[in-house]
Amino acid sequence: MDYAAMARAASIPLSIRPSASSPSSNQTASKSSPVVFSWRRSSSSLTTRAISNNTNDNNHNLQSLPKPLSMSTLGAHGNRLRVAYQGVEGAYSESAAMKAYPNCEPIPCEHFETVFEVVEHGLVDRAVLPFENSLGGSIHRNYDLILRHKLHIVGEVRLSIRHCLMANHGVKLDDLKRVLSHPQGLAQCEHMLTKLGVAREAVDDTAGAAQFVASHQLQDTGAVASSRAAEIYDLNILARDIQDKSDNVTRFFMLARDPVIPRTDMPFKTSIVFSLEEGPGALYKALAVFAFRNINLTKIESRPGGCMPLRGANDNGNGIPKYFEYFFHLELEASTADQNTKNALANLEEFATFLRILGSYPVDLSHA
Ligand SMILES: O=C(O)C(=O)C[C@]1(C(=O)O)C=C[C@@H](O)C=C1
Repeated sequence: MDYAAMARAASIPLSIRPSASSPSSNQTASKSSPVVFSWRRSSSSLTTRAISNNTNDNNHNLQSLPKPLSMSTLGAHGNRLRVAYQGVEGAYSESAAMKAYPNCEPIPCEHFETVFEVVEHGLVDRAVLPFENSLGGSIHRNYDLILRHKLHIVGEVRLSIRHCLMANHGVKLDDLKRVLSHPQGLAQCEHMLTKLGVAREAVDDTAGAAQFVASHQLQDTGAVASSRAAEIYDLNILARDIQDKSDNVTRFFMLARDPVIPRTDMPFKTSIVFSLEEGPGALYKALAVFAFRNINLTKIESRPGGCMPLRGANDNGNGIPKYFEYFFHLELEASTADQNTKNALANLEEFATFLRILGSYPVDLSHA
């Protein structure tokens, strides 16, 4: 039974709820020990319950080794590649999934975390998740989640985001008292929404906002979403291209259980995350390992580590707890197949308190 297809046919986003017999969210499904998912319909969404099926397989060790991904759009099962995204049909993330894997079967999921989990558990093949927008900035939640999961970045895809303001048929611009959208959608249309003087309400995704307005036949509430969402949920578009700048691009990462084999014959990027001992010039020294080797950095993002379990010590030597330790996310215009990059990373590893390579992947050279 294809459970993901069932969920899609029922137009219900996936959600994973922990149950007594489910493995921890960190457990990765090995190919020789498949994870079988059973489905229960909860009040509003399907629920997965993972049951580990310990069939003995002689190839256990070989099969559980990371396998390089091909660029094929066929999954391991020979069917269309199943690609998880957050939101409901008509979300920009669904379009990004289709752009990244043109013949894939997009699988809607309720939350960002669910997207990570369904790939980790082997229920779907890939994930496509937003990480930054040219107007709204970084999607911090996903920078934090990627560190808590074992997936690899295997590609990037940039998507042009053109927002529409929509409402039920017969509702006019002047009737609107409230507008619903994803927080990024609201942030990207700040000017227009301020001019309208409407209350803004954040929901899980732009298409979900459109679906809600339509299904409740709201007469004083609009949604900021894509023209495709207006079409799907039969809403009337009151204004097009309402984002603050016409050039509005969101960058998504494609994630998988196994990494791609890095290459040097095409443009590659590498995403890493590290943390450092505190001290004058610590970050300067870390960035210098790349500068001295002429490696261009395309992005830096720092995220608080909370109670980082790094070498046990969580105080600064005088008994005062350290609440602000940081993870630095860096993107390098380089491939890990390149000796120069390997040297830089080896150099950083000498003094970083933590270092993880999130992925080395081909640069998206297409038009957004
Ligand atoms: O809500 C959606 O439609 C999404 O796909 C999410 C998301 C985001 O998280 O940034 C994706 C692209 C746009 O920037 C707005 C929202």
